[in-house]
Amino acid sequence: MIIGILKEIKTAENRVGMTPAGVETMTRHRHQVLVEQGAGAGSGFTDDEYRQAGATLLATAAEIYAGADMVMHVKEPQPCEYPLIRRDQIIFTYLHLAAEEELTRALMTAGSVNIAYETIQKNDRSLPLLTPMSEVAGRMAAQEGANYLQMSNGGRGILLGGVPGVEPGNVVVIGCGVVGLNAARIASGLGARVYMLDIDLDRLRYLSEIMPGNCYAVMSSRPKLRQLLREADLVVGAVLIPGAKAPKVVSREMLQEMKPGSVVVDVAIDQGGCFETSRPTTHTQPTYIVDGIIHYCVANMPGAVPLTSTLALTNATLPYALQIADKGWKQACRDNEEIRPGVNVVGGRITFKGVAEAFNMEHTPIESFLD
Ligand SMILES: NC(=O)C1=CN([C@@H]2O[C@H](COP(=O)(O)OP(=O)(O)OC[C@H]3O[C@@H](n4cnc5c(N)ncnc54)[C@H](O)[C@@H]3O)[C@@H](O)[C@H]2O)C=CC1
Ligand SMILES: CC(=O)C(=O)O
Ligand SMILES: [Mg+2]
Repeated sequence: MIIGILKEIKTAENRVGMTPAGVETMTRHRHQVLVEQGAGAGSGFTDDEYRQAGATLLATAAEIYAGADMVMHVKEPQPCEYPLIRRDQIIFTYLHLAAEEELTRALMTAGSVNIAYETIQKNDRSLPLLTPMSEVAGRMAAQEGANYLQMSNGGRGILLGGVPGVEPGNVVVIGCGVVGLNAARIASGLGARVYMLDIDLDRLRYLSEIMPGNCYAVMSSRPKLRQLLREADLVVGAVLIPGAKAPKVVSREMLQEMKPGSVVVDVAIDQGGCFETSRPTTHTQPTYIVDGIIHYCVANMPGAVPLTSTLALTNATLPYALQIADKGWKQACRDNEEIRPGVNVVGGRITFKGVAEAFNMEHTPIESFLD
């Protein structure tokens, strides 16, 4: 198969979809890899390293799209790329389609085979290609929150850990899967009092066993959330229903009861966000204020730490990319049921139910393409 690796063009996105080590593995499997010039620069990889690994370097994204059977990105294709996508071409990347109707329609029109990293799912319901970036974003959420709580950055002037004689700040984490656990780990390490809310009792049991004494695992309900938000300094939004639009768990009315100068970090923004007042922001303008509350809603948080994130991401994506390249996407789906839910849109049809439901469009089960 011919695999294309593009330079990311989303604002301040410095990750890359494959490392030179990944290229070497692909070429050992007799695949050809096309890499856009400069694609690895933000992650510390030179064009020469890609060449030495066996890649062919090309000057433009248009040449990559024209030549590749499977295009690998990190973030979703941007509008300038839509016309370049070819019928039956495999697009393998984060897509987050339930939050992106325009992109969904563009991929339907293109007739491509669109496999989303974030909906590949194991039998235990974990999301192996989302997990590493959720680990990064969760840790960053606590860091960014602590930063914006400083008065010089617009916050209320709270040191999350407090000091001897002065109590710590309150952090509320809503949704305690991978992002939530990692945010709680860093915030509690700083010394904050951390409330971890989830609706999965087994998860809460697990968290209360493994987390330190300054973390409290609490069943999420509207009244409980409302009560905790009134006392919160930092709130991290991290709920997920895989592949679907995020539920709005914090209404504007609830936000208005929070203390002015508090910070919300809505990590779930890539699936539409879980605060009524959230809208996507970028690393160049990461925050805005609503009702006195600082909102940080960057949809590609790990893009800010590419030297860590690219390695963590490609450790996870390469084995799946290899299966798709070795077998073709249909056989890879037949042989590995983890890949099947990754397929979101094929031949103009929506094959992931959560995406079809988000836009009230028809759902076609992926199995009908695999007979
Ligand atoms: N902005 C960014 O740069 C990044 C965003 N993300 C996003 O962060 C979000 C969370 O991802 P993960 O932690 O990996 O997901 P996960 O599946 O590990 O955890 C989600 C948790 O939310 C809980 N949940 C679901 N509905 C809930 C509700 N109504 N109230 C309370 N809890 C609820 C689930 O029980 C689960 O424990 C996703 O939208 C993901 O795409 C992930 C990485 C980077
Ligand atoms: C998961 C995701 O959207 C990201 O890493 O940018
Ligand atoms: Mg997006």
